[in-house]
Amino acid sequence: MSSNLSFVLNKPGDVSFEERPKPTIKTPHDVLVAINYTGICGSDVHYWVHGAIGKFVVKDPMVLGHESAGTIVEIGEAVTTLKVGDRVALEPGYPCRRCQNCTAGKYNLCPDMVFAATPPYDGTLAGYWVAPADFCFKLPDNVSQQEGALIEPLAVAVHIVKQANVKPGNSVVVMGAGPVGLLCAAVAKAYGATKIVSVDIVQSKLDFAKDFASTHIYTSQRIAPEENAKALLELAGIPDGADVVIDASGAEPSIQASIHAVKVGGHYVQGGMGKSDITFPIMAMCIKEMTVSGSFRYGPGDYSLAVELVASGKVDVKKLITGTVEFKQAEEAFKKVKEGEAIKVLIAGPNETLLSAVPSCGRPLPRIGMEGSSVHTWHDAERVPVRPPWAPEIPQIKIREGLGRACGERSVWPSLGGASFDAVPTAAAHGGHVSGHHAGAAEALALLCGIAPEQTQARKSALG
Ligand SMILES: NC(=O)c1ccc[n+]([C@@H]2O[C@H](COP(=O)([O-])OP(=O)(O)OC[C@H]3O[C@@H](n4cnc5c(N)ncnc54)[C@H](O)[C@@H]3O)[C@@H](O)[C@H]2O)c1
Ligand SMILES: OC[C@H](O)C(O)[C@@H](O)CO
Repeated sequence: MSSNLSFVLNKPGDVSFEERPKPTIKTPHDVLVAINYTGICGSDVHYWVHGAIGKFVVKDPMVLGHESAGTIVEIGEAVTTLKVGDRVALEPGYPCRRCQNCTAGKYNLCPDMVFAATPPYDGTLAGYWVAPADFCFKLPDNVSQQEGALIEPLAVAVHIVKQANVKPGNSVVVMGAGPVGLLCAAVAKAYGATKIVSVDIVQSKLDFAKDFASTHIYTSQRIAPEENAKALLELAGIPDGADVVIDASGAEPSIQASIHAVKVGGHYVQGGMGKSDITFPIMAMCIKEMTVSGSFRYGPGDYSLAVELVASGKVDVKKLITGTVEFKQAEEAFKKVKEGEAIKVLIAGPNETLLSAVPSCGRPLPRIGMEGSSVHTWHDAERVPVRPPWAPEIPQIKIREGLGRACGERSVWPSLGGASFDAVPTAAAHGGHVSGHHAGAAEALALLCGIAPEQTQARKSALG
């Protein structure tokens, strides 16, 4: 039986798990999605700790979460673009589509926006979610559901970088190396920026940024903002200023340094959200005739571009995933994020079972089968066309050249397990089966379990 267990914020610091009624499709254009993975965003943590962000106050119990990917389990009768079994990233805010902002192509600024986990609206940390089909973005075969959950913050970064009008060869300074800042750096790189400077006050975040997308890192000092700006520009070899500066910290000193770091005629984008009112260096802004833009969530084309950036390998969002926890560990995961111990933590489920839980899940283990370049989950004797919601997912694995004769270099998606293909022998050890459904498939699977080519045949039969 599938569950609509939901992670509910009752009041600041007080959360509970609640079995809520399974939602139903409301219009012929809606789809019902089984939630597979949800990332924890700073705003979820903020609601959990403070119960409010600006004018949005949690007055009634609210389901948290808005960074989700899932599997379509039902479609409305007018839906033609998606089918049951499609894996999708969920855009979590639904505008009215009729107001001036919506019709002007700025639906993210719709005053009647219904946004997940922004009070009074429930979020996606539940078993199921109903969404308009055009706000569900199909994940290509080489993009996992875990990566799918990162499409939301990536879309935030895409929107910010579009606002900044980044061009090939530009220098870009990004203040803040949290998930949004890191993703802004990666998107700026994809847009052709050649110098990308990440700035933060936490050295470990900067070390990560340097390995991720940034060409330079600068640790902000407790000195005047002009001095920080000068030092970071000198470090990056752009003493006249950066073409683009993005704030993804929301911190007042960082915003002030940002304005001093923009070159004459350059562009500044405010992505970070902190105090509503701060002291802002208007003189520097005037005399450099810079363009200053705000950026809020994401709009037309941002989600599709985010999916494309991941699918094409231009932004490797997997690197940001610190770990994945079971649904029942959601509160512990929130604590980890609050304490700054993680970049991005994903919550599985609640209809998702991680590898560690497989032996005790009480259900028969699925078989894994491969056809063509895709992998399907089989359950008992019946082929299930999609991974059932309770079967966990494995990240993408490339079959090395020559391993899977029929599969060649193509990517495959194993459908059982947790973090790696270790799931295959684990499944076998617990009575699961692995079988190839065309030449090369079983060999490829066996070899991916770490079995030498000459032992493949024997091991293949041992696996069933
Ligand atoms: N505009 C939008 O639509 C939108 C959407 C999502 C998030 N946000 C905002 O973007 C910001 C970043 O989000 P996140 O999830 O990465 O948050 P985060 O808290 O993980 O990252 C913020 C980073 O800024 C750093 N920082 C703090 N003070 C600094 C300073 N003085 N100089 C340089 N760096 C400093 C922190 O150490 C941290 O690494 C937040 O303010 C968030 O509210 C905006
Ligand atoms: O990424 C989107 C942001 O986190 C949301 O706008 C948040 O502020 C919701 O309340």
